[in-house]
Amino acid sequence: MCHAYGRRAVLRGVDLTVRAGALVGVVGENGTGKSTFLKILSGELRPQRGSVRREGRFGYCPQDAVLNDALTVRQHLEFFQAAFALPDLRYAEEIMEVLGFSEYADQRAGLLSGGTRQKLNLTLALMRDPRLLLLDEPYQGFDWETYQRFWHLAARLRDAGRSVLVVSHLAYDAERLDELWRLEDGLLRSTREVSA
Ligand SMILES: Nc1ncnc2c1ncn2[C@@H]1O[C@H](COP(=O)(O)OP(=O)(O)OP(=O)(O)O)[C@@H](O)[C@H]1O
Repeated sequence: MCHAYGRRAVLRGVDLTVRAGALVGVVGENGTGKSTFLKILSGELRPQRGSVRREGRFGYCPQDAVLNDALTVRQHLEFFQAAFALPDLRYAEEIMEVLGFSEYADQRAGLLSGGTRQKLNLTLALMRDPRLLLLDEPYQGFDWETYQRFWHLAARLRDAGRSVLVVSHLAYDAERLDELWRLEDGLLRSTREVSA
């Protein structure tokens, strides 16, 4: 796919297939087009050229949290429960437990720390157990323990056959990933592939 903002070409021929049960990373410096790529994959933005084919449900965790500061954590979950027509919040509560912020259930989003806001943002993307997860800088603001819990959760989802695509400007611990791509000059380059 290709995309430009005005005369600025950001994506110049990006092609990626995310297979089931794969944990895939895309790194790139600030402004290289990572968020643009995810917006296109999620359908928020239409590419100027090319197309996206998705199979099954997907969850998208944008870089900026889509939270309403006046609502509590629980009210966010209930809002998304209704939107996704989920029978209960058991899975959401399990994710909150894993990410370690259950005690904030009755706190208003506007009073949460940046890292806790991000945990809620991530929980909202995950709570309907999507087949493909698109995560834009998902661990920004996380402390070290939460960062590790995040990767543990991502690995668990991968092992359950979900696909996880993580975008970041940070070079990851590459061994956590099945594939690592670098977005550079509008193109994706494979840095390595550890499993077929
Ligand atoms: N709506 C827009 N209109 C015009 N230019 C845009 C728009 N959105 C992004 N850009 C530009 O496109 C380029 C890629 O932006 P994008 O946000 O996709 O990069 P990124 O790799 O996610 O950056 P970061 O790591 O800083 O989040 C940047 O130069 C940015 O200024």
